[in-house]
Amino acid sequence: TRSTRPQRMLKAVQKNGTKGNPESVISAIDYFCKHSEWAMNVGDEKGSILDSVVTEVNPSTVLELGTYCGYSTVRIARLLSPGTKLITLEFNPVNAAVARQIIAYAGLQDKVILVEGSSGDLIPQMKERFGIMTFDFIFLDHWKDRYLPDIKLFEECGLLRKGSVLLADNVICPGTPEYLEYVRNSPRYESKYYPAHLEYTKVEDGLEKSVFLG
Ligand SMILES: CNc1ncnc2c1ncn2[C@@H]1O[C@H](/C=C/CNC(=O)c2cc(-c3ccc(F)cc3)cc(O)c2O)[C@@H](O)[C@H]1O
Ligand SMILES: [Mg+2]
Repeated sequence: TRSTRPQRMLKAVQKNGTKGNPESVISAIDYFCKHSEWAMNVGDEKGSILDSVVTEVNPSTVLELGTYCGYSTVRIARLLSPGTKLITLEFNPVNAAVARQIIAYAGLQDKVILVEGSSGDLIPQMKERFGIMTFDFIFLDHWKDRYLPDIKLFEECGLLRKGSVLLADNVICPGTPEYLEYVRNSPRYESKYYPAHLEYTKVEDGLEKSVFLG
């Protein structure tokens, strides 16, 4: 059967990237998306904002929802302190297989735990399966209508602590209206919008950073 876009992206990384060099993997994916095929990676503009928030938080426990090809996984993992690992959730096995190879090509496999499955099923298992008490940093980039149910799941499972930072992609395009309304009106969060553009386009989009107040 015909290859998928993530599989074609992986080929571009193996062709144009340098093994063990995360920056070259990021550049190879951005080049592929700008010159070959658009793909829904967070991209370079929003990726730089992601980088700055991760650097500011310097998290010890990290969760990503929606690995896709592993682009943001590589962006985050390359910035983590030695010994810190990020958990990333992906329920499409074909995408997960591509992401594992892209993460490994970047040389970051020891800093990443990619779990195949749905966030709805896996979030309640975080404590027992991975010994997580709370998350310092969470990046939301999966199905947009799942941001709100999943943040409520984090609260119910006691996975947030005073100061936990949630960063959400695509709050304008495709948009996450119910999630935005929740984090901007809830007294339990301090929210801030970072304006940018939809990856590799001039369309308006941005990231929402929400700090849990306990
Ligand atoms: C629901 N729980 C889940 N648990 C685990 N993995 C999940 C998941 N939901 C989705 N996934 C996976 O995450 C990925 C999905 C991401 C969804 N992202 C988008 O839809 C998206 C879409 C756009 C987009 C914007 C404009 C446009 F015209 C077309 C697309 C831009 C983005 O930056 C996006 O993030 C897939 O790999 C999917 O298998
Ligand atoms: Mg996105």
